[in-house]
Amino acid sequence: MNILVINAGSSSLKYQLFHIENDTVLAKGRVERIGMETAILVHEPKDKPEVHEVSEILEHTTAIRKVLALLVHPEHGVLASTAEIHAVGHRVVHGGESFKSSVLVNHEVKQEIKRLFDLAPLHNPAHMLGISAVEANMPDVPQAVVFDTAFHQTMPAQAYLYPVPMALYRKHKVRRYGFHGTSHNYVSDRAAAFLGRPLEQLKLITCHIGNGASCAAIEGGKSVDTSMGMTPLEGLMMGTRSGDLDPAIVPYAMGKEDLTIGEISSMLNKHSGLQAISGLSSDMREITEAMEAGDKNAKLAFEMYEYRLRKYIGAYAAAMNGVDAIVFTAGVGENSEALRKRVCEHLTYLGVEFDDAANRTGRGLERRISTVNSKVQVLVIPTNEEWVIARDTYDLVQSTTH
Ligand SMILES: Nc1ncnc2c1ncn2[C@@H]1O[C@H](COP(=O)(O)OP(=O)(O)O)[C@@H](O)[C@H]1O
Ligand SMILES: CC(=O)OP(=O)(O)O
Ligand SMILES: [Mg+2]
Repeated sequence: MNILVINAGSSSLKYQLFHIENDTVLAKGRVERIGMETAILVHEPKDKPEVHEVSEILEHTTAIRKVLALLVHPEHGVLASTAEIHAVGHRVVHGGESFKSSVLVNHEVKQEIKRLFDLAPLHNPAHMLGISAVEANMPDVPQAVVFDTAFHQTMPAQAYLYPVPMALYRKHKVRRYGFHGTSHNYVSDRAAAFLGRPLEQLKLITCHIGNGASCAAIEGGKSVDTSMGMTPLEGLMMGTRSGDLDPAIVPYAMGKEDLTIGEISSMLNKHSGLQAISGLSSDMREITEAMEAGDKNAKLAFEMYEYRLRKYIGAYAAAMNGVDAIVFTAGVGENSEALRKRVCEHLTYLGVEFDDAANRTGRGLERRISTVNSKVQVLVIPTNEEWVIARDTYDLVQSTTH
């Protein structure tokens, strides 16, 4: 079975086409700057040269149409026709309390994703565009949705409730949901396999540090706490998101700077984090390079980012009364030697024995960056959200046809 996995963002669309039985990726790619005259499409078919295209792509339906055309292209394609795409799986960031696992798309599911627009304004509207674009181009193909929030639905009330009037929860579902669940779930499974220990017996802290970033406390394979909250804004400092701050700053800044709700929300989501402190970039690669070249603001941004991450690791060790392993994943977690080194050098109190040489080798592989005898093991596990989405989609489609 061939399954197309789509992660639709507001101005981007990433895709991977899996052949499930052979466990292979037939093609993958991304469309960036959707909505502009100079949208960029990068298509990487298996065993064939990459395709780069710059053209006008004004909305997601066109982006999907272009992707489908490339997948069946005589020269760059990997399929004879789109009829060979048997199902499509989508990443959906917010599933609220309604979705505890992945589901096939139907009218009710789409209505519920739309009801959640308010809670994930950067993400859910884009996912709906992706789902509608597939419907428009391939009306008969089954679609599944895999939620970032689903894995965290095991959190106990002490972790998911905020200490505010309960009416906000009862009436408006104000609570912690948590995100990146597909990734936290996947890397915790892989960590148990790597350590050769049953997941049920492990206390893990997984750090998904990408453009968006979150930590999770995972006990016996279940999420018991996570740093993102009602929306993907809470918790760690991120590329452009502030993460935790005193909530009183919001009305204070709105008053002083005469900001609307939309403007303050945009400030905290799109103009904060690494970008705001460095005044340079939201990209950890650029921050690290500038810091090494002596840029003081980049150094401060890096130090704040690391300090806030380290505090969450301490909090989750306390939350679980111990930790067996800490896992780094996603763009920054998998690639930033400097960040991992600085975090681990401040975890000696937990019994972490950092292996500096191991930290500098094995990029792209699952690996240990603590010593083998370290009381708390530290691992780097490349995440693979797309693979999990493809598997879930496969299982759902199989269950309806058998
Ligand atoms: N070699 C590297 N060193 C440091 N950071 C890196 C490196 N490669 C990628 N990154 C960081 O990874 C981030 C993207 O992570 P990713 O998980 O792909 O994010 P997302 O899926 O949220 O778009 C980039 O913003 C960049 O800062
Ligand atoms: C939920 C979230 O923050 O996702 P991303 O990291 O893809 O922005
Ligand atoms: Mg990501």
